Amino acid sequence: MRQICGGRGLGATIRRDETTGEIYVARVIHGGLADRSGLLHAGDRLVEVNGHPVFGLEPEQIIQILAHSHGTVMFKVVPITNRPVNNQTMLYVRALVDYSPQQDPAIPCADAGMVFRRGDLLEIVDQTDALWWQAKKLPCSSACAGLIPSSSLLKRKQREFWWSQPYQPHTCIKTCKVHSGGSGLSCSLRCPSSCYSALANPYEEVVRYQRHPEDTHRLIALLGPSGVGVNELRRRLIEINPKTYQGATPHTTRPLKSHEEPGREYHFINRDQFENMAYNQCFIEYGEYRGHFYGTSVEAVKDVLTAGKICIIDIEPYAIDAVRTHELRAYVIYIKPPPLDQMKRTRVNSQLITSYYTTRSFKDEDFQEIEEAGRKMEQHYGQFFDHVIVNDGLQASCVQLLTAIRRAQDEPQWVPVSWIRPTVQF
Ligand SMILES: Nc1ncnc2c1ncn2[C@@H]1O[C@H](COP(=O)(O)OP(=O)(O)OP(=O)(O)O)[C@@H](O)[C@H]1O
Repeated sequence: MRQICGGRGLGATIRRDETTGEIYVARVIHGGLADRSGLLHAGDRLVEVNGHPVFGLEPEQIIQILAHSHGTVMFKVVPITNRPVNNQTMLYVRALVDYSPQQDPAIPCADAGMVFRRGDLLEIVDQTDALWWQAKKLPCSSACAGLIPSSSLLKRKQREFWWSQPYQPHTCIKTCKVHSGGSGLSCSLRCPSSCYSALANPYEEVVRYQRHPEDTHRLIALLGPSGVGVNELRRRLIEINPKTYQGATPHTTRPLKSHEEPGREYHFINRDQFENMAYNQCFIEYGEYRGHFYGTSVEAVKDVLTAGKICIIDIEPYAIDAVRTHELRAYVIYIKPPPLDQMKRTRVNSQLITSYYTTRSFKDEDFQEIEEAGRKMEQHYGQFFDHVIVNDGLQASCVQLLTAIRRAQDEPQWVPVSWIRPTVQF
């Protein structure tokens, strides 16, 4: 079967049955001209267009007839007898991949297709066709829907693409930072499962969620390229209002120092206990530094939340999966570097903390590294950012952060449906 379309103009696609030569309306685009007229329906058999019999014509010939029509276009159709009832419930999804109909030779009609980018919110208005859905982008800017590949079709495309790529041994050495009172430690970590998550699900089903005032606060997870100012912003926020904001106390296997108190700077545990916790997936992220383990546990975050405070942590991107859960419902804020020249201007008097606990002025290479790391982070994880703050001036960034956190707690947000109905399969 071949399909053609009247594109955005007509708002319908037609197909030719290759065995009989009959022409049928394949689909009517929601909100398009044909849909609004209420006169054409998917499955109707097309007999004439502007007096031209269409039986046996090539689809392209019908397009030509339409293209040369001016003013009113007359269709003679035999209506479908049993029109399917659209009793599908509304479906909202977050796109986890990019899609461009112009680059997809398989789409029945590129003009009727809809471009989307990772992170876009889509309202699926029609899933009658198992392969091609109709969707609108949120917030709805257009009354007319566009064609997008269904979840199963996109998965198939991803699998085909993946197999067509040359084999590359995949090692993911990530660095993480475990912060306590402003100190940063680097360590290497295991490979994140999220590497392949986009391959598994191109769309994430979402629902509108409004935190009930009596519910615990949402966890705020900050992330950004090393050196952009994630820790500085987190520290300042807690300093401004320690009664409202608090970090999660990390666990460590290193010995207690004389000025420290168990449970204040760290929860001090032995290696066996740490390994046991790691084995039981108690940590959001963890790693090793100079022979000792450090990690932030889910329980440490929950302790802050159940005490009625807003827990604010900084995470490495690989830990996004561990905080975007039914249990923690994290609001993920990406701290983005400003353009290079602006970054240089604002950091003239700032000190970079190196992995050896020394400080030094920023160099040109540091700014380039931050920019590059930020670009990669957005490219790989941008679809999971609930909010983005460009850390230009520190004061302005702090204000933006406070506003974003207030919104996360008080205003409705789109969240994964699994947070609300944990057993739902999509
Ligand atoms: N907007 C800004 N303007 C000027 N200086 C800033 C700004 N944001 C952060 N800084 C400074 O940049 C330095 C690095 O910031 P910070 O330690 O918070 O980075 P980070 O993102 O947490 O990196 P890392 O993860 O490597 O610790 C600090 O000295 C901080 O005061």
